[in-house]
Amino acid sequence: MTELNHCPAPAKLNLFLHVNGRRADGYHLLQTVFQLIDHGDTLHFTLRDDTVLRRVTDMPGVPEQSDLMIRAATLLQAEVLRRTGVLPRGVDIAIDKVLPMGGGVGGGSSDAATTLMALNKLWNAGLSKQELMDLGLPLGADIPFFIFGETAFAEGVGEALQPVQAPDCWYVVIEPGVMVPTAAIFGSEQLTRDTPVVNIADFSSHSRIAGFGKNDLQQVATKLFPPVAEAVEWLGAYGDARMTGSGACVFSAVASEDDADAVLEKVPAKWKAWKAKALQQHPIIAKL
Ligand SMILES: C[C@](O)(CO)[C@H](O)COP(=O)(O)OP(=O)(O)OC[C@H]1O[C@@H](n2ccc(N)nc2=O)[C@H](O)[C@@H]1O
Ligand SMILES: Nc1ncnc2c1ncn2[C@@H]1O[C@H](COP(=O)(O)OP(=O)(O)OP(=O)(O)O)[C@@H](O)[C@H]1O
Repeated sequence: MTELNHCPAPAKLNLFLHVNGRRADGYHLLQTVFQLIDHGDTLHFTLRDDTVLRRVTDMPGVPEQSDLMIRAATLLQAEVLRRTGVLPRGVDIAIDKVLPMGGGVGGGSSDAATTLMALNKLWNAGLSKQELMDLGLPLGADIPFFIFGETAFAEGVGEALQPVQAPDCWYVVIEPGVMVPTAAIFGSEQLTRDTPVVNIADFSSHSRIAGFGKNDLQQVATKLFPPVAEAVEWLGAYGDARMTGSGACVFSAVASEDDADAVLEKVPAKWKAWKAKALQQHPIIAKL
């Protein structure tokens, strides 16, 4: 095998996100449900004759060497060298980028996770799922979840995961058109960090599609970025509208694709908006 094309890197939504505390290193202790959805980037990998790792698609604002796909590939290439004494062949990585950056839908993390899973296969590297998750964590708190590959309840900084059955529904997602820097939201003095720990069984037994818990980052993000507040208010007329991750995207659950289309028709033209179906499993699993 010399290439792996059309590898999906789906988005996630944080159905709720509670900040329960802060560790000594400044990272925050969270409880969240990561919902996989069927909307995302698509990556293509082609082995090279040398050992160079290259991104062959331009991505404005993200230099090649700081791209999470290249950083993930570099980590895995070094790990394979350490284990086998042989440096794996280089790779050209192309990407059809559709996910908004700084959108809270995990785009960069998902791209990195798909890169680790695809190259593990292409290089016959043989790392276990847990080993790939451990390798990815320093690059981004959401990367272990995407490698875990199932809609999940997460604790810790996002790395302690257990599968959870999420509602079988559709989502409408609005991009408010701003990039929210995650570190600024977590660093805010206004952030509350004392939400009591919940029992995930209470989420699982919650029969309605909307409304368990809250997103503790939302209050800070909406104050700093008024377009996020505006999107929450607009979408709130159609259901329980909430921000995902540290923002900026805002989502609401709907029962069917028709219901999603009905809301999308009314979204003001100034915002980009899309629909997505809830997924239980990462779509790359069927491919690898
Ligand atoms: C908030 C979430 O979107 C939930 O899905 C993610 O955990 C954020 O993941 P991410 O964008 O990949 O963020 P990272 O690159 O890991 O971290 C960016 C910054 O956010 C802060 N951060 C992140 C995750 C966490 N549990 N506690 C934090 O305090 C840290 O200041 C960190 O430097
Ligand atoms: N392949 C990539 N795709 C998107 N962003 C990347 C990539 N590589 C590096 N980045 C950097 O990571 C930053 C965060 O991007 P990302 O799309 O992951 O944000 P996000 O959706 O807010 O993530 P999260 O939900 O994990 O907070 C970008 O602003 C960009 O500078």
